[in-house]
Amino acid sequence: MKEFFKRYDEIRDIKQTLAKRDWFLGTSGNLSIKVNDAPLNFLVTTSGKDKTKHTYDDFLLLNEFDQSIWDETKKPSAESILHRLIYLHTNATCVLHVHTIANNLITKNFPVQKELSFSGIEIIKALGLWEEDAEITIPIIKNHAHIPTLAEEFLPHIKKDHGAVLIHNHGITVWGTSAFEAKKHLEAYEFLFQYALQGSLNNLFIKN
Ligand SMILES: CSC[C@@H](O)[C@@H](O)C(=O)COP(=O)(O)O
Ligand SMILES: [Zn+2]
Repeated sequence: MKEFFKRYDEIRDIKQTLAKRDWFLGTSGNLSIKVNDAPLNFLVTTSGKDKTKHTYDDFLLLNEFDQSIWDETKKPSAESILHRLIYLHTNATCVLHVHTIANNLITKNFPVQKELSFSGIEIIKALGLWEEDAEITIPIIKNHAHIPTLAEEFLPHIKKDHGAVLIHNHGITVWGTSAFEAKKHLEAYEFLFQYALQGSLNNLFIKN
């Protein structure tokens, strides 16, 4: 039981921190944390809620079939299936999904560009790559409105215990082996997107 409350506090803290950054505009985004391995149980945000508000209904406990264990009257996040797939195929313990202007704009050249690569930027070390010439690549997938189809396209990109997938004109989903790692990776990716976008603006408007 203590483990459950520890996880609950961790994910609630992340929700609060990201809400302060305006990373959940228009009820967008969803968060989850694993509380048990076998059988799989994870806490995930309730669908469609204002994530800047903090209430007792913010999270639901789901089993390995995406069914709510305690409260069947509330709907879990529409994207719970993605969270569940990540837990079933990796040792990740936390999944974070946010919509930001940066993570939407950075996908604008999809479908021509199906992945993004970054190198030579110090923040890449926050993603666990410490070599000087390290390159990080993030896949971009189509934003299917039909979530099982989205999940089908998402699944091949669930390869490691930590990772990230950009959904075209929608947002990013990041996972990691702890809540701390998942949040750190999400922040590093958002840094890279802002760096690239602001850099391209500078190239347009600043003449040397
Ligand atoms: C209003 S944002 C669009 C949603 O369909 C979805 O992409 C999202 O991030 C939030 O959905 P939710 O069901 O609240 O987890
Ligand atoms: Zn979304």
